[in-house]
Amino acid sequence: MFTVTEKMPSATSVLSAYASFAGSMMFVRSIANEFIPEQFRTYLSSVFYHVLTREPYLLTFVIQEFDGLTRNQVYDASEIFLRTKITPNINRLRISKAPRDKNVSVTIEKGQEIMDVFEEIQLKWRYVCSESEKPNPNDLYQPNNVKSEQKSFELSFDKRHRDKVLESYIPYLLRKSKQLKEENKVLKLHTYENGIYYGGDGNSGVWSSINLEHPATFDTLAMDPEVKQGLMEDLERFVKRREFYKKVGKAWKRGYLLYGPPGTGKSSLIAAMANYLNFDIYDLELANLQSNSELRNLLVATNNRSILVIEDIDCSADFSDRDTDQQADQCYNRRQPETKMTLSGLLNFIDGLWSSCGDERIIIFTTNHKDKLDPALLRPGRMDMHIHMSYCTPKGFRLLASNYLSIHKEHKLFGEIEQLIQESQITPAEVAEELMKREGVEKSLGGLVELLKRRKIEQNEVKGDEDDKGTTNEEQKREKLEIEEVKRPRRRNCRGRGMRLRRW
Ligand SMILES: Nc1ncnc2c1ncn2[C@@H]1O[C@H](COP(=O)(O)OP(=O)(O)OP(=O)(O)O)[C@@H](O)[C@H]1O
Ligand SMILES: [Mg+2]
Repeated sequence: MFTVTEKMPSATSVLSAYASFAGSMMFVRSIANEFIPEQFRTYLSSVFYHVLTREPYLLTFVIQEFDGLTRNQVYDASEIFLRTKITPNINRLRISKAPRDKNVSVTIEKGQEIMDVFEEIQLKWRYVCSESEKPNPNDLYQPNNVKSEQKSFELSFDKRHRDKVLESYIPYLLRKSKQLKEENKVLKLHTYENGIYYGGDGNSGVWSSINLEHPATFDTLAMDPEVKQGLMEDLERFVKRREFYKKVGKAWKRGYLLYGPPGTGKSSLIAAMANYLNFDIYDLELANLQSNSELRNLLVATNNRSILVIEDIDCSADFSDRDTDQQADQCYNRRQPETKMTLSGLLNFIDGLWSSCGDERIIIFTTNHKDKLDPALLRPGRMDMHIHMSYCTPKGFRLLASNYLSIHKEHKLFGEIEQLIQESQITPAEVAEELMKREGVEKSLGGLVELLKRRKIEQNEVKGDEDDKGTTNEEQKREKLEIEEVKRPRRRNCRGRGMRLRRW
């Protein structure tokens, strides 16, 4: 007989067994490192890891709609991105269209899955919607007793690709969705109406917006071809220069001053620039503002990739003749006693912190009288390009004739019209109006010839009067001619919001 007694191994024997196992493992590992390629090693280790831990190979990223109280940008980007990955094998889709959207948007329904491949990595997306007992703190309109929905995307893939998915696929998805968003963007015209406030403290003015559906493009604009080409190149250079602005330590903004008589296409050019760049417009009427702080609140509430427009800068606020801020205050206060907005306030925001808070800002001032502007507004860095919008030229007329009457080559009246256009000053707006007045090419061009002849006589008469009076001041003469010719009242301080919107 013999008995078997089970003995616990001593601590020393366990340690020595472990040491010999660890030694053998190190030996195996060094052999493996030498003879097995790295990719295959990673694969083997993941298999062993899976066998040992019984965990699936898959790693899942959960991308929730909200990150605390703010929206999760990766969620929004994923939603846009996945619209392009919908295949016919998906059975349930959601379709929707907001009033301002261009197209109907199609997205996957809850529980549906989408497959994607990125650099040979297989990725599976799943849209998950779960009901929560707790009300959603982000949904301010939801009554407390209603269950809320928590939406998220789940992105699953082989664990080995974790770094690649994080460092390459997600950034690619963010870039791609930004690009898709740009392509489908509906341009907005943001305006500000005095007295509309949200927040109740009287200090948090916000913009109201409508769709900007202005059809003006660089192709439809009659302006000096070289200036047009130069401006388009300038805009293209500007939007490509993110790194450059960063390198030289300048805020990524550009200022343009458009000047010229009424009806020469300044507002149309702004719309053409917005359409060209796909930028929203913020139309700021300085006369509606009460103070610098109101101006600051408005500017802070503007988005990147936008154009801030201040039209008729010479008459929006009477600080053109100011030497000091104090004078500007006095000048402005004469008209509106409560107003405390100053030119330096405006310039500070444009030069200072506001413009460096955002990216790709364009600021446009327009005026009918460049000579009346404060030189501070014109110095380089504020208004980088000064663009003169002038009276109609023969080339401008050809473009308008092509746009309005579809005459792309020659017409027997072109010679006479071009001669008259050179001899008299007529705005593109007037030519355009004349070409629209009548039915048919002959009548329209005939009407234009008559108008140009009348204009020439009127202008000669005005000139004769001036010569008789012995006026020597060339500037005064030019001003008078402009007023007589255009026969449009100056808009100094006379515009309401309705008028402004109609102009767009
Ligand atoms: N250069 C142009 N090319 C094509 N159309 C033009 C041009 N200038 C004016 N027009 C036509 O005349 C209309 C009025 O022009 P626009 O409002 O752009 O002029 P403006 O220079 O802004 O005038 P204002 O100084 O009075 O604001 C435009 O809607 C457009 O149809
Ligand atoms: Mg205008």
